[in-house]
Amino acid sequence: MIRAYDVPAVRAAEDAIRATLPDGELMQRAATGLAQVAAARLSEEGTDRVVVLVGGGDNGGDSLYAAAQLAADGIDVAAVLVGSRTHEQALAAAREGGMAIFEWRSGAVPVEVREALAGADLVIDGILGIGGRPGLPEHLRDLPDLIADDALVLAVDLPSGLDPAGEVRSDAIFADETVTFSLAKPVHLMPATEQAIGLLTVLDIGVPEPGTAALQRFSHADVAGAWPVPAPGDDKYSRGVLGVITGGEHYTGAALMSVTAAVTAGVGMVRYVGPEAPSNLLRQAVPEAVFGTGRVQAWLIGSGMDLDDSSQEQLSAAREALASDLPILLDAGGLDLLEQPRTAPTLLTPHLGELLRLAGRLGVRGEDGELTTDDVQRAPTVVARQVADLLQCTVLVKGAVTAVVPPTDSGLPVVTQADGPTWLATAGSGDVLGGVCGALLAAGLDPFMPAPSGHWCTESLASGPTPVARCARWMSRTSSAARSRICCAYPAEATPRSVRRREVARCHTCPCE
Ligand SMILES: NC(=O)C1=CN([C@@H]2O[C@H](COP(=O)(O)OP(=O)(O)OC[C@H]3O[C@@H](n4cnc5c(N)ncnc54)[C@H](OP(=O)(O)O)[C@@H]3O)[C@@H](O)[C@H]2O)[C@@H](O)CC1
Ligand SMILES: Nc1ncnc2c1ncn2[C@@H]1O[C@H](COP(=O)(O)OP(=O)(O)O)[C@@H](O)[C@H]1O
Repeated sequence: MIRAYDVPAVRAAEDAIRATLPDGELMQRAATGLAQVAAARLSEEGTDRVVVLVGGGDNGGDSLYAAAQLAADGIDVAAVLVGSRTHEQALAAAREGGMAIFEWRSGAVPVEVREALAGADLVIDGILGIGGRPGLPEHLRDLPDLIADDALVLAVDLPSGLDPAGEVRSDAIFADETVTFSLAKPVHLMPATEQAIGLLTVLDIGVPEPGTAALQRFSHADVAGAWPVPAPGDDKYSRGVLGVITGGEHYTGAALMSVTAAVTAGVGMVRYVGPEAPSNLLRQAVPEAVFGTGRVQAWLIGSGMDLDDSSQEQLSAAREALASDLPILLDAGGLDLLEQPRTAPTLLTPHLGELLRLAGRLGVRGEDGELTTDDVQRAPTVVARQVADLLQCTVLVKGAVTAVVPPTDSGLPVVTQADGPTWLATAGSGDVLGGVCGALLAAGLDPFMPAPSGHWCTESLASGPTPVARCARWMSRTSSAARSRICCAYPAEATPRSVRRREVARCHTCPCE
């Protein structure tokens, strides 16, 4: 399990350990680790011109001390002071190191800074850390364009401009690598910010983990450990029966994909409720499925369902399910059926468009009044949290980084997963996700577990331009040991450079290394 801690918890943990150490020791540890990573990257790339961007807080202090260490090792370093103030002792150390020091504290970029940035092989971003507010300081708005395309950007703690809480998307520097200290923070793993992180390197400077994590990410070992495995005494009913109300005369494929995924994910049995066309196809493709309502342990409702076009049988079965005390997963059209909180576990799986529709219907407001696409894209987890609170359910927001957001009063952390390649951006992969999560709900997994587990499996398995449904089928034939290795087996040669770096980032923190 990867855990991230919010800023107050990080500060409290740092304060507690700092009180036991000599003055400045923690910053020295951070700076030394940072300098070591920078030196390693320089030698890997065979380059040596470094520009260090130095902000006014401790993040700038870390960077300036690291710059002094690099200069002492004979590396060509220039420091650019961009904050309204500068860490005094670190500045003295930098001056002693004899490096070029430029000031760009406000206004237009000085010529010498522009030239230094254009010629840098490595840029260390030490402008803002966990004390930063979202967005770059006014005079640095154009800074990202001044950094050479082929320079390696190493962010200190977090890329400057990002929201440390990871809730809101903002103008920021995009890093190739982020070096953080002892504890991961939400910014490193949240949908609004993870894209700018690059490879995440966690340097241990001796700050112990606080008790409560704000965010978690499941590894393959967590998923393998939680996955329900049939025991000798099990039968199809004890393994869990999933009622599936998906697809329709028009979207027959959604029915096929959700049922196929549930069956191949290991559900005890599927009862499918739907009209003739998808039922006939299912009879051919999934002979083990049974048809019509009956006793089930959980329901999957809505993938490929258009409420205006749904059969009466589907609608009344869905309404009866909603009124029951059984766990339910609502996807796509099914999201429109939920009017009020249920007492039983309820998992919603909207993509961003569906989240906008759902939250708008519930009266969630945007930054300037009515909720817009921009609000949802800018702060997906903030919107999802409001929906989760209003409907007392868990909201899984789909995307390149998927977030599972529980209601606030549950006290549970947010879970985010980013286990799949971008090939998953294809019609039908959400239907497969619904089927896999539905199977886990029916198996009686803790209501919060199916979302990240199902997501992990669906995304990890669809590691190429293969039809996703086939991937789900493949999963059932793959032993759990082999499944565990899949997360590192992405087709790197088919993936763009920036994405490849992100794949490395995932494996970096993955226990299979
Ligand atoms: N604590 C520890 O023991 C350790 C901490 N460590 C390091 O310290 C970092 C945290 O340091 P920090 O608290 O000084 O915050 P940091 O982000 O450097 O500066 C924030 C300052 O910038 C300003 N400002 C903010 N947003 C702005 C904006 N958008 N645009 C313009 N200005 C903005 C704001 O000033 P204000 O405007 O509020 O006056 C604020 O004062 C942490 O990330 C890690 O790298 C390590 O050494 C290990 C030990
Ligand atoms: N760029 C992306 N990178 C990785 N995964 C993605 C990306 N875009 C979408 N996905 C994943 O693909 C699935 C798409 O679901 P959805 O949009 O509901 O598709 P559909 O409704 O066609 O089944 C989700 O699991 C989502 O997390």
